[in-house]
Amino acid sequence: MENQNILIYDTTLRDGTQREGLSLSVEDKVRIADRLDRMGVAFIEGGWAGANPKDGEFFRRMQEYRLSSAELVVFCSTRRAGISAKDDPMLVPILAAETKWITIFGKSWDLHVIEGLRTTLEENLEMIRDTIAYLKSCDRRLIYDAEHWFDGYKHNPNYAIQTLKAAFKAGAEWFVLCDTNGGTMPDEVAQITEVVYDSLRQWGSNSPQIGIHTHNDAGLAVANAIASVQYGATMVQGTINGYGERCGNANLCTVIPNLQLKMGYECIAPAKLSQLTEVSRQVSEIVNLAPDDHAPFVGASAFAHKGGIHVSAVQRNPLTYEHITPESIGNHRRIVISEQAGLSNVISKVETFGICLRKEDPACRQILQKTKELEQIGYQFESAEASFELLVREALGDRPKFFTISSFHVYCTTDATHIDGGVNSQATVKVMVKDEEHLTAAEGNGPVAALDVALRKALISFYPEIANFYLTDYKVRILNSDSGTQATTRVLIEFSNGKRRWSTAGVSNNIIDASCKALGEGIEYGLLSAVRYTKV
Ligand SMILES: CC(=O)SCCNC(=O)CCNC(=O)[C@H](O)C(C)(C)COP(=O)(O)OP(=O)(O)OC[C@H]1O[C@@H](n2cnc3c(N)ncnc32)[C@H](O)[C@@H]1OP(=O)(O)O
Ligand SMILES: CC(=O)C(=O)O
Repeated sequence: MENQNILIYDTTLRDGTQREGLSLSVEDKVRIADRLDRMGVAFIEGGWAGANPKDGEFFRRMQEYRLSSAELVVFCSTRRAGISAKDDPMLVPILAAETKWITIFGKSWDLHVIEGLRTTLEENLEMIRDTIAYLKSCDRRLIYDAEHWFDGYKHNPNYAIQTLKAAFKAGAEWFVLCDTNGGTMPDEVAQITEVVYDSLRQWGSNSPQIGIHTHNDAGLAVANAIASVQYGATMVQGTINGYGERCGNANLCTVIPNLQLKMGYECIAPAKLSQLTEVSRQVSEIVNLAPDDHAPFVGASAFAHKGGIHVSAVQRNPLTYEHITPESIGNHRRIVISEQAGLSNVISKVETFGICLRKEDPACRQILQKTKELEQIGYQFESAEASFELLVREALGDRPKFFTISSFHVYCTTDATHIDGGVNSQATVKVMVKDEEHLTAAEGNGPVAALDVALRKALISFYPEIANFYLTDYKVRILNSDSGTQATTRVLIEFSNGKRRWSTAGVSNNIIDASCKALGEGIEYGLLSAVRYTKV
């Protein structure tokens, strides 16, 4: 297959922010633009200057902040009906953004012209022509986004083609076919892209510059972007993690590796492709949305092997259950431990703890059996890897006894003078540390908080490092809800020491007992890793 460059046009900062629940500060936008530039996308659409103060401010900030290789683009509609482009105040901030490139979207679908714009078909053609010609006369380069291109073409192909021709004649350089409503099928995208390619050739373009902008309302945004590329598009518009209006835009974290690794196109420099997973996660961090663990290519589970049969085969040859090497896009293989595991899972997983086991070792089978027994009563080790490591070390006789919780009591009291509306908790904990028994008591605004404080109080003088461990997540799952308040409960707790995170699980038919088990193991695991890292 011949190598061909596909230009990536990122619209995370514009269409991405049209996703419900996603909002970026100017600082966030600058950080994302900088990261995308370093990964090597060709265009970064920064927003619609003038539509809101933030986008105007972003373009002002970017005038002092030169990108290394990406072209920053400002986005806007065609001028309003009945006013010339040079007199339309909407275009003033667009020019003030001082970008070399401007993307103008115009109407391709007659229905939108008549019902949306409430103007005539001829005036819409004039709006496209006039806007592009005016901005070009101001020394700008133009990308034309043909909004509702595919729907427009299907309803009235003759008129849709006239809108594109108006943009072509006025001097636009790129013609971006938008599946704005996201309902077009890949075969239609392919066939209509081919029609556009032929039309542009007929109008005198030697190498038509077609872009594709797809939405995911039918779950086909990526497939449609790829279909268009196969029939002539050389620019793909999309967003990191597929953020965008309604169901989102074409996910560039899926489009790029498919085009580059499967189809032989070059979208970003091959040496930078391994930044993709990091970019996906950094952007999700900046936009403050949990990353999708099951996202193709870049998700944390994209190369996680759980079934024993899979793990056994992947150990022999990763090609058996992996479509690409995870490292090529900066991801990595993970082995998940659960009741679906076989001995191969155990061997692979304990390797990550620095432990070498063979299938023949009796401890290996013992660990597998114990895992399955505990999962049967409600544990789930795939989300509690620290508890699994403690189980492994127990089986190998290598689990240091930092402390033992001998007993605890938790009380909930109502106290009208208390700041949180009167409900307060107190806990007492009896702990054995270095052959001595210690009894401590503490208060908290909930029973788990009180227990946590009491436990730390008992341990802090022996292990001062626990002051750096803190809870980052606490999840409760009722496992047999038909048993009502007698139900078995699984508690998962995530801890952090600011450098790394670890998770533990506790299961019991008493939620406080389950929490105490998970808390105790979390502190124990933190101490174990502190010892290990100090040794290193
Ligand atoms: C497919 C897309 O994603 S396009 C991008 C969509 N993104 C956004 O809308 C986010 C930014 N938008 C905004 O901040 C505001 O909508 C603004 C500032 C652009 C306009 O705000 P308002 O002037 O209050 O208009 P409002 O949002 O109510 O209506 C849209 C107007 O744009 C007009 N319009 C829509 N598309 C076009 C077009 N391609 N060319 C010219 N005018 C258009 C509509 O006819 C309507 O005009 P009217 O107010 O004269 O009836
Ligand atoms: C331009 C654009 O965002 C769309 O048509 O979806």
